[in-house]
Amino acid sequence: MAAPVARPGGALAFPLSPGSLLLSRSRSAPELAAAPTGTGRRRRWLVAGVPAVAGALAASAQTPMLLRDGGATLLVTAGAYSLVRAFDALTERRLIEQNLSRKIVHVLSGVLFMSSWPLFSNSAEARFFAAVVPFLNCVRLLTYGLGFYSDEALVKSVTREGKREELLRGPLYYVIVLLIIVLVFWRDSPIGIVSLSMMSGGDGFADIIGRRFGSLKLPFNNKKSWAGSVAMFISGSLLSVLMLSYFSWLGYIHVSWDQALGKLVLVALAATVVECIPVNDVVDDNISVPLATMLVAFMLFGDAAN
Ligand SMILES: Nc1ccn([C@@H]2O[C@H](COP(=O)(O)OP(=O)(O)OP(=O)(O)O)[C@@H](O)[C@H]2O)c(=O)n1
Ligand SMILES: C/C(=C\CO)CCC[C@H](C)CCC[C@H](C)CCCC(C)C
Repeated sequence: MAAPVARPGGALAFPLSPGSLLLSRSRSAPELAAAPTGTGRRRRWLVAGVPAVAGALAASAQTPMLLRDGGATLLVTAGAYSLVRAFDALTERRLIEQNLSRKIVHVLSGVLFMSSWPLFSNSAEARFFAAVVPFLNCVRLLTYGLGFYSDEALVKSVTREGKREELLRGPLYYVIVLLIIVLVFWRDSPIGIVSLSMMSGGDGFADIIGRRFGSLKLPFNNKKSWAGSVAMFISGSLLSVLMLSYFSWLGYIHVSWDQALGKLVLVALAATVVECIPVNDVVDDNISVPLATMLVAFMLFGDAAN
């Protein structure tokens, strides 16, 4: 059998040599019974034993990673649940108005979810563990949105008018986008990081600032304001820089800032324009903003932030 080889994240891979292929071929019972006694028994041990030992070794090398990914999944799932509960408690006590609560949950869900990615191991399966969190939230929104069960706290913290059907629009699109980004881009590509930053931070702050200071409306959309769009551009760009620095500092991506900054400004500009053009009734911001960001980021960055 070939020696085990260390893979990124500590997993052990056992390369197949021609010999190991021959050994792992399973033989039928009559074949084994017909084998000469001494050698037959030894070969039988080899046939059954070697792959079993190899499997056990590989499994034991992966156990800490499984524990780490499983633990991280539980922790982040609990975090997501607590975030919604905490903002429900704040709205309930009238410490914060419902719409502000919804937008803070919108901003924090994306930012905290991205920030939690380094908790997961370097194994190839880690992204699937991380994807469990938005997936569970997707199931949760569908369950309550379709009225199978009721969860007033969830409805109050993430909807605009307090109607359960609203869970099936903005919040559901939002968690589906998180799910797709984590599965497709994960923490190895600037595209996912920038798209999430624009959707969570940028779009969130456009509303928070626009509603409060947005008296001067845009000439082509009287529902949106200059203040909201400027806030989206600045907060989306700043959050993108912050998150790219975080992932590059942790060694997941490499960023050449001299070139990346100019491209980031263009990506943020494209996302801001898409957010403020009057297409809201046709396509939700939680779909149009990340899609536009992904497209422009892909054209400018390719698959690396340089
Ligand atoms: N560029 C922007 C974006 C938003 N707003 C303000 O934020 C409010 C909500 O904007 P938006 O989130 O786009 O509205 P909806 O799509 O209706 O709500 P949501 O996507 O949050 O469900 C707008 O009415 C406006 O007061 C703004 O002034 N300028
Ligand atoms: C209000 C929202 C969108 C409307 O524009 C956001 C809805 C958020 C979800 C209901 C909760 C999503 C949780 C994330 C999948 C994970 C967050 C983890 C973190 C550690 C808090």
